[in-house]
Amino acid sequence: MATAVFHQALGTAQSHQHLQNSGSHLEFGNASLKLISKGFKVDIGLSRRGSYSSWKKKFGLIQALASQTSVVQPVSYPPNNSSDELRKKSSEAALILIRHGESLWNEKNLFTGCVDVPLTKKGVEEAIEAGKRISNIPVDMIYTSALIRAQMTAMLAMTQHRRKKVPIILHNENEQAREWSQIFSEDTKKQSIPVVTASQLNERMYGELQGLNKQETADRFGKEKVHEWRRSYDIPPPNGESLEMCAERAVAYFKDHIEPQLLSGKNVMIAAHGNSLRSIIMYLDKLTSQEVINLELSTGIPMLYILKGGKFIRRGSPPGPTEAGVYAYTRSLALYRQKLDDMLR
Ligand SMILES: O=C(O)[C@@H](CO)OP(=O)(O)O
Repeated sequence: MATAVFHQALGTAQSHQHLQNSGSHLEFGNASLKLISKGFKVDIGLSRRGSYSSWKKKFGLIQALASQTSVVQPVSYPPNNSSDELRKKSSEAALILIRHGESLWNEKNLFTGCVDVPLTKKGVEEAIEAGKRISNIPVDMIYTSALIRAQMTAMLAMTQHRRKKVPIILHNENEQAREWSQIFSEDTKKQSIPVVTASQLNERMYGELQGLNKQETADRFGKEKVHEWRRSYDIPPPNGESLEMCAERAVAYFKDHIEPQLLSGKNVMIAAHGNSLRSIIMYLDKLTSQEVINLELSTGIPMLYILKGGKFIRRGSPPGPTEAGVYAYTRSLALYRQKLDDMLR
C-alpha cells in the first residue's frame, strides 16, 4: 500500500534503507563562511535568465519540481557495487549546518551540555534569520539533536523557506508511535520534509559542570583549568565528555546515517550544537585536533557544504536570500532557485 510504503520510507530514514525524496534541488550565490579559525569568503555572481512568461511553462515547472519531490529511492551504504560508486561520484547534494540560536542558559552563561533548555527571544530571532539566509536552498531531510533548542531552531528556520514544505518529526521510538503518526495522503507526504532526531547529535555532555556559571567556575578552578575543560580535544570535564568523545558518536552518526542520504543526492540540513557540529566540521574539513580546538561557531549562523564527486566542499555562510551570487555555487542550485522564482512568481 502506497501509504505504508511512504511511512516505511520515512520510518526507515534513520536506518538508511529507504528515504522519501521530498525535495528538489537548489540554488545559490554569495556566501561567506565564517569559521573563526579558518575564515574565508566566496562570492560568485550569476545572472538570472529571463523568466518564463506563459502559464503553460509555469505549470511545466511546477510539475518538474513536484516530480522531483515524489520519488522514493533506495539508499544503500557503504557503496557495494560499481553503480553505487558511479552514483557517489556523479551525485551532488547540499548540506546545511546550523548551530542552535541563543538558549536561556547561553544568555545566563551557564554550562549547558545535555540539559534541555529552550531558546531565548533572541535565539528565536536568530533561527528565523538563519531561515531567511537559506530560504532558497533545497532541503529534503532534516536532522536535529534530541534537544529542544536545536529542534526549535530547525523548525523556526523552515518557517522562512520559500518552498513551504512542512517539516515533520519522525517518531520511531516504538511501534505505536510509528503507527499513530502515519500520513494517509500522498500529496501531503510530498509536501513534507522528514525530520530525524538523534541524541548522537546532542551537545557534549558537560558532566558536573552542567548548570554552573562559566565565569564563577573559572574564578573557582582557575581560568586555565576551565579553558582546558572547554577547549582541549581529549581532556573531559569532571564526569563529562571530551570533544574527542563527542566527536566519536556525532561523526559515527553522520557517517552511518547522514552521509548516505547526501551520497544519494538528498539535500540535508543539520541543526545541532557547538561541539557536535565542531566534531562534524572536523570530519568534513579534515581538521586536526589542534585546528578544531580553535574553531568557534556562532549561534544561528547557517554554513553550507556541497558534496560533489564524493568530496565535501565548504561554501560559506549564505549572507541572505536575495544576493544573486548565493545561487551560483552549482548549476543545480542555480536551477532550483530559478524554478522556485518562476513557480512562486
Ligand atoms: O555550555 C555548553 O553546553 C557549551 C555550548 O554553549 O559551552 P562551550 O562554549 O563551553 O562549548
